[in-house]
Amino acid sequence: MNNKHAVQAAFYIGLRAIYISSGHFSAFGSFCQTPADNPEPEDCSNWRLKYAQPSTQKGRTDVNSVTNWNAPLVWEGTFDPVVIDAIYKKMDPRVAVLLFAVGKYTRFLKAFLESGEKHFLVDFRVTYYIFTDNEKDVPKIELGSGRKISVVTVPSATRWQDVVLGRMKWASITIDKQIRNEADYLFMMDIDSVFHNRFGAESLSQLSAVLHRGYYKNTKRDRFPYERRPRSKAYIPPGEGDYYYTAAVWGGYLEDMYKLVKYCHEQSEEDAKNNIEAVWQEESHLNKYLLYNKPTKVLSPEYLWSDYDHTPPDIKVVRISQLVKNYAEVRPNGGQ
Ligand SMILES: CC(=O)N[C@H]1[C@@H](OP(=O)(O)OP(=O)(O)OC[C@H]2O[C@@H](n3ccc(=O)[nH]c3=O)[C@H](O)[C@@H]2O)O[C@H](CO)[C@H](O)[C@@H]1O
Ligand SMILES: [Mn+2]
Repeated sequence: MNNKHAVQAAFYIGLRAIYISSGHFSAFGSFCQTPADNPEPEDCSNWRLKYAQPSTQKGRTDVNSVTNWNAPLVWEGTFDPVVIDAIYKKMDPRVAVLLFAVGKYTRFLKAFLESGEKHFLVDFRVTYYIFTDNEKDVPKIELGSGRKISVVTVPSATRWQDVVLGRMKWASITIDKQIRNEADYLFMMDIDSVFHNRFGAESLSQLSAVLHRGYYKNTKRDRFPYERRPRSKAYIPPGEGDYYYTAAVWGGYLEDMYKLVKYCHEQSEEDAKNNIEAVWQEESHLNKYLLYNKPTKVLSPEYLWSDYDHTPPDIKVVRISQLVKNYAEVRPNGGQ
């Protein structure tokens, strides 16, 4: 190694040390190390300068990046996007995204899918399962290679509550019938949203849940909008709770998601028998499950923000945002 190379190597190792000591991804030696990958040290530093995002190099101290059960809490600046995609890409997982577009909600499909193609698990194998009562309104979208749309017909509904809860029923049935043989990971997502930035492999785990943007910062657990009536299966007593999770984006291994989706369906059926509906429908059951079965990864509200709200300084990147919509106009029975 000549002097120039020695200086460059030292520079590179210094960069890595700063990066690692700032509490980020710590698989030292996992990339840019083997002679086969990068015979010359200067290739490594160039590689980092070319692909690393500024915020991943600076690190973050303003947010918690681990839960108190030691699961990652994912924020921009707490992972290296290139490294994490490369790790998951080796497994080349098949990812199913289950979307419901019943009644007037088919209007949201185009923007969701087009933006998903730009930002959602780009270069991974993704199938969008679109559950709809109106197949002819499913738009034709140009998809990347390895990506598909599969349409599933479901009945129309007269109450929006029946659509949101019905998602649990139709998802369970369709996983049994079809999806189990076609996917390794599964996401459930609301359709009334648009991707704005990368949503990559850092979101994948056995069970990943997203912090609801409304309650992640200053809300004490007793103020979370959990179901508080003991008659409901979704009941969570005061004094309990970690976070309040949104039901608009959640995902994980196919079988873990199947279990959870089925649980939400069965619990809501029990409630219906007892003439009660949980305050936030399947979201309430989801929160109950996740309190006693902790998610293996928690995603920050970057993974579902909302056009209704300004972004505070800790939200450096909005990955998906919920659209502003006229609830009364778009829902079959109106109202919030
Ligand atoms: C951001 C957030 O926390 N979202 C949750 C919140 O929803 P939202 O107020 O965002 O509910 P929403 O109107 O988006 O309904 C949820 C989803 O159900 C589907 N849909 C709904 C009605 C309909 O007529 N047709 C149709 O297809 C569609 O995919 C929609 O995105 O509360 C709901 C239950 O109350 C769900 O827990 C949502 O996940
Ligand atoms: Mn929604």
